[in-house]
Amino acid sequence: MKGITSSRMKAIDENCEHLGLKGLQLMENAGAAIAHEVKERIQKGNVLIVAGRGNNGGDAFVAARHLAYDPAITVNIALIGSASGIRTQNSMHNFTLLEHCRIEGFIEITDPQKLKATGWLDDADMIVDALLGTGITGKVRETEATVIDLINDSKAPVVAVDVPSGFDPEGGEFDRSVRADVTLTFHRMKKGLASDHAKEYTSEVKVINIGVCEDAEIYVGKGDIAAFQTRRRDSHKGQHGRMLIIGGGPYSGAPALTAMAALRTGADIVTVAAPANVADIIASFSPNIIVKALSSNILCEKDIDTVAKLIEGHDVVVMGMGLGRDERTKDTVSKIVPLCKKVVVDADGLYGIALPVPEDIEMVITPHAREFTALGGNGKEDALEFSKKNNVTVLLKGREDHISNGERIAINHTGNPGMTVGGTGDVLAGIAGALFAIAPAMDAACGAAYINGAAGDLAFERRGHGLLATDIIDMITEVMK
Ligand SMILES: NC(=O)C1=CN([C@@H]2O[C@H](COP(=O)(O)OP(=O)(O)OC[C@H]3O[C@@H](n4cnc5c(N)ncnc54)[C@H](O)[C@@H]3O)[C@@H](O)[C@H]2O)[C@H](O)CC1
Ligand SMILES: [K+]
Repeated sequence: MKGITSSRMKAIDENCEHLGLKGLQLMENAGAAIAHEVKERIQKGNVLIVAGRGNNGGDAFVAARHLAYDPAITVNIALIGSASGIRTQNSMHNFTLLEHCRIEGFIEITDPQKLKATGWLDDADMIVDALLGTGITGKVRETEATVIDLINDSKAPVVAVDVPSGFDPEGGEFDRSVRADVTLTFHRMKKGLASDHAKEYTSEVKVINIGVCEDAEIYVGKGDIAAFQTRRRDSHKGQHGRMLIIGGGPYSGAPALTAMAALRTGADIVTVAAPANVADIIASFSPNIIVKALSSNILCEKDIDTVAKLIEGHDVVVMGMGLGRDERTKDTVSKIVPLCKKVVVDADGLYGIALPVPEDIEMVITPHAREFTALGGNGKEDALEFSKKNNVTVLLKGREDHISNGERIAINHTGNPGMTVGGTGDVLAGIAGALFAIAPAMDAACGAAYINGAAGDLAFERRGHGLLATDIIDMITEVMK
């Protein structure tokens, strides 16, 4: 079973919040499931809860409340650091409730030896490991590291909350982890827990339904762009994406719209490679765009070496807008695709690609219904199958956009009829390229559909059916705030 990433889980959580399903409700279900598992394994005895200061700990505070109510169970709680350092509202809420419960003992672990001195690790009939879950970043810091060793040295069976503490939920390198007897992971299998080296730490993994509503997963929401909204302070030039746009020829406006949309979405560098006859026109639209003139008045074979060199210096290629459908151009597009690592293909470019896409290329295509049919697609219901068969992420534009990478389908319902005006597809492709430079194809396609539509909705509020593609570009930063 393929697992999901922590950022995907975070997006689902945020989408739940926007739908009115509170994190506290999900935490209550998570904690109740932990308590149920403990009671299944030991009908009576001492339970030691080892909690961190994030929501992983919060889940365990809920479990403590449920378990403490059972006269056959004695609950001791060891919190890393101090209660005042509890990081999240939901966790603090559930911690505070413990004052009204029959909790046998509580210590704040500033020094791990204090935990050892309590004797709780030796007397425990069950340990609940709630130090770290999907919020872990980097190497396990001290205190947590020693506490993980103490848990592993104990004889007591261990229930891991969501992820064994210290284990990388993404499946990457980690320096130490709790060895659990069972791992209760919430809502969906996590990517890292599905890897074969996980078994040694997770033992049996149970995927626990915590009541997430389906729309939080199917519909693209604000949660799906959260990852794009925060920028690290220590960012440096180019870190947020270098994009090469290959467009223009019969048309000049389209690649310029794509370029401006990409810059507004946060791309650091945007270069447009355009046929000589429109290069200066495109450059005249904005000093923010770097323009490289190609050889003729349409994209053709002679341009391939120049384009190949440009591709080297960029993270993502966005190709198609304004190219026209001359046979020589279509042939050149098909020869450029194999030179790309990450490529978004839109509009006229779609008539030059060969499917399926080679395994070593990550491609996003952004067809509307007619273009999708021309590619062999069979309506929005076919998006999942089509993506899987052709190794491509499809953003199928429509009244509702259907997005799929062959593993899942997402539906975006931002946007409005005012967006049928020319150029909105060029804007969408620019947003998709900017996100694709820094995120996986599916996250980029979903985020782009949402941002483009939401920016279009803001533009509609101001301009009604008179909205222009440039109005949408002007609203992108508003949506991403
Ligand atoms: N829908 C769901 O899946 C739900 C999941 N829940 C639980 O929430 C956690 C994720 O919570 P979060 O607050 O994001 O992070 P954590 O509690 O996992 O960890 C943050 C905590 O740990 C400290 N920390 C981070 N990295 C390190 C490190 N390398 N060394 C030491 N300490 C570290 C950080 O400072 C914080 O204090 C998820 O796993 C689920 O258990 C929800 O409760 C229910 C819905
Ligand atoms: K844990």
